Amino acid sequence: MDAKALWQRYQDWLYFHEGLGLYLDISRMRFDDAFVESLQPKFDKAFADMAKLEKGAIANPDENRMVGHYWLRNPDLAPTPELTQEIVQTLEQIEAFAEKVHTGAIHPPKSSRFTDIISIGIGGSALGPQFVAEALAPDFPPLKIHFIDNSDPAGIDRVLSQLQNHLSSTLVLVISKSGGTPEPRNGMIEVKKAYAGQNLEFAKYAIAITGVDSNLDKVAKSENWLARFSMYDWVGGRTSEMSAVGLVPAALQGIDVRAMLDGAKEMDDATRVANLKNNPAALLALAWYFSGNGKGEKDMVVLPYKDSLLLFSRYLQQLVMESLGKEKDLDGKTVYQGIAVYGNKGSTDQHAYVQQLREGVPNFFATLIEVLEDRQGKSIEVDPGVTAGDYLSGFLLGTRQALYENNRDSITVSIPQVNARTVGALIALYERAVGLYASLVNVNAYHQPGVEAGKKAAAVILDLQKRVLEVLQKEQKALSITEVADKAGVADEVEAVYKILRHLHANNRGVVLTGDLAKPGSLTVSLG
Ligand SMILES: O=P(O)(O)OC[C@H]1O[C@](O)(CO)[C@@H](O)[C@@H]1O
Repeated sequence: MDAKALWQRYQDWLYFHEGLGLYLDISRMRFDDAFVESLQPKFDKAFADMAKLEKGAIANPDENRMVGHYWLRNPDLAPTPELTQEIVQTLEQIEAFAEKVHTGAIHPPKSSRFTDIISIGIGGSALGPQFVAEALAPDFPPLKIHFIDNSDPAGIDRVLSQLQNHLSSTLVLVISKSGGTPEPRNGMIEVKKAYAGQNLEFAKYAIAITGVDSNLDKVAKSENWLARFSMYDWVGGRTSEMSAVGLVPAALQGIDVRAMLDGAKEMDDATRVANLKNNPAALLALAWYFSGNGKGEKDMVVLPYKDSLLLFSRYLQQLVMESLGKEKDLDGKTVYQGIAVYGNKGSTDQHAYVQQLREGVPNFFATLIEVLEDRQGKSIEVDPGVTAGDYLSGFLLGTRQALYENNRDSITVSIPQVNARTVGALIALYERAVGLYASLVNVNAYHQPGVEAGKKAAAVILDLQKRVLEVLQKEQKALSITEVADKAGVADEVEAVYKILRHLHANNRGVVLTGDLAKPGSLTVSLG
């Protein structure tokens, strides 16, 4: 396509949201009009599905749940007045709580102010809060947030050691919708122990954000924790940033949560429009479908050219991959759906993997996120008439063009600044695009059966560990790995038994492996 035709295509497909100042450009995705027409019936269905979902239909049939994250930013849309009231009240409670913490009306037992937060959670109970903190927290927030988002002992130690002199003024948020996920549970137990180690009464520092009557909720209630905020069963983990999960940590950090909700609401209004060309989420879904042939054949590489949006790709990874990555479609047919997402930030990645994007295997489409405002305040010139921000902008435009010239497609999303409204809008834009795309490819975007399988498999390994240790205790002599597996009644699991023993050995857990470590089959194991 020549330059003139491309300029025309750019203008034909450019979406602009006036209120948000947000642009979406899908002109560098090479679909044609016939393709768009062919998808129209699928889009008609997707718009109708979405309208039903917003009205409270059971859109997650497996879990028999409504899907209501849209109501969080427009409570009047909730299907009952009780739900509307609950959403409004929770937001007011969150703001009132944050205000009391900021003024010191709520303070730790031994000092006048809380200074820090440890946020314990994983998946949707961490990724949104982490993305938003990185994007929006002020440079000197009223409370500085630290995350424990794994069951990694060294990671937990790192956070606790950084905070060891401030633990007495550190709030602990334990965030888990189910209230039974092992990683946050482990993190909570370790953090609780650290508080006890400094003679601090954990309950006076702890806040639970969880489903009503979950295990975590029961513990928080019985121990009389400082506060409890409820998660609704109609909000999925990966779409929970605008529920208490995201709003409590954001409000505590001094982030304008109302503006974030407003931005999301405004985007929700725009993406409710049942007209492909006037709906930015539908345009995104169209572009994804085109690129991957409706089968996720191409990966989504997300490149925000702004440091503060670094974690957007990680956030999107869960939102997109956990929602769309499904073996079966809604009719039970095996489809192996999904879109792989990765990314980091520009221009940094131009000195890492963009070489492959430009010249290597063409198995992706790029999403470039542009922020029009370079910084607040004036920039100095790094060359005559040129600022660092001009360079960043040049790198984005150059990469877009270089990719296109080599038949690599890209989408560009442009926002005027990174602020609470635009971040809320970006989250809402992608939530809706995922919902619409799921409908196009006929998968349930709101369950995660694959993750459950992984959780169960991990529980089996821990059970195996118990049985292996029982064998060693009973036998009280050196055994080969095969003998341990046989005696534990798990001959088929000999490799897992070996790996469990190797881990226990490496951590001085009373298990000694003797022999040639390069030949696991020759090792003997005993209790040391
Ligand atoms: O908030 P919870 O219940 O601890 O779950 C954490 C995450 O685990 C998952 O269920 C599976 O990864 C996610 O959907 C969820 O965000």
